[in-house]
Amino acid sequence: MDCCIIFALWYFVPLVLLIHLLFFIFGDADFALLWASLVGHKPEDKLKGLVVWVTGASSGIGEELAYQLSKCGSRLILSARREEELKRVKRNCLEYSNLQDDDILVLPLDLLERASHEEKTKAAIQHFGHIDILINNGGRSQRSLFLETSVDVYKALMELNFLGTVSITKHVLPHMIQRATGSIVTVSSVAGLAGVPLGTGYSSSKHALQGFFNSLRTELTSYPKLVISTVCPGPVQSKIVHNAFTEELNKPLATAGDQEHKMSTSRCVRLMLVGIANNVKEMWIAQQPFLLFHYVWQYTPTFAWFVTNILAKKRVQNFKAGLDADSSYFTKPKTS
Ligand SMILES: NC(=O)c1ccc[n+]([C@@H]2O[C@H](COP(=O)([O-])OP(=O)(O)OC[C@H]3O[C@@H](n4cnc5c(N)ncnc54)[C@H](O)[C@@H]3O)[C@@H](O)[C@H]2O)c1
Repeated sequence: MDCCIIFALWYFVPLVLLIHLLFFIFGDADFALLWASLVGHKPEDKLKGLVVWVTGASSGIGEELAYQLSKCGSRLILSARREEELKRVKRNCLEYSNLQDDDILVLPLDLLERASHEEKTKAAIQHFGHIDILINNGGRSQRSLFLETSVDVYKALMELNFLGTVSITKHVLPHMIQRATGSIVTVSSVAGLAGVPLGTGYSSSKHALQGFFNSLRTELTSYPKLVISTVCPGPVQSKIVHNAFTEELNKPLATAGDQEHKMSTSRCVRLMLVGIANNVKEMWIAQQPFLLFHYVWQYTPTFAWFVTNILAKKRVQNFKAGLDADSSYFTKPKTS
């Protein structure tokens, strides 16, 4: 017996610590999500045949969600503002999966037009009979310093990222409550966990989403099969920087910069689907140093300011040099 305890102490405990350390240093997701990706349910097994509504499905993460979900055999409702883009995504889904035309509903929707959300929800339910998973993905980012930014931009960010999402959720949730089952997954951001320079309004809207969904989850404890999840990605390849708000409402960003250094969209979405298949409540998905930084932020917020200042200074420097703000944090910015 004593031998077993000594064996456990000498070999098992250090091994567990080593695994944690490796996850910590090399992982691109939080412990729960990485663990689920190693030993949990496979999205292909859990999501097959489910009806999934994806907002913001015309580009970036939403578009990739459509492709990977269709390969898993999920039936899809694709929403964003541009119908033609959604039709293109649908064609690609049909080409690369076994889904039939009727398995994918193109449902154009503007998150800002809240008066239309009830009718859109009814249309989705009418087509498939029910909705299993809502993925609140549509949204826009921001690249501008607070002192230079109009308050209208803050209003627009809250209207789109926060109220647009709350509104769709408000219409879908009663349907899921009636069935006592379903998942509402919301794409927040690491900017919803910690502060981020050049994104005071964006970060506020994502913090608002975190607060909203963490609170909503506590109101739904009598529905154990109703899952509320938030996803917090770090920088991921997409059109997010091209589409970001700047100092003024309709002013486009001068240069979006190279996005190559960011996490691939496919890796981010794969991890999201693993999280959804395993009911992970909060998913952190980011390359280093972002992931480590957010652990530090959660465990020792005061110490985190030391790291925050280094990253923040670099982000503003990159922005002022005309680069994408998230260009390398460890080299000098080059403008030429
Ligand atoms: N890419 C990243 O680095 C990153 C990091 C963290 C979080 N996110 C979040 O991921 C989500 C998807 O962003 P992305 O990176 O794929 O960017 P993206 O710009 O490529 O896609 C955004 C999607 O939202 C849609 N959208 C924008 N305004 C809309 C409106 N008024 N009504 C309906 N749809 C609208 C766009 O049409 C598009 O389909 C966003 O919520 C974003 O905040 C992205």
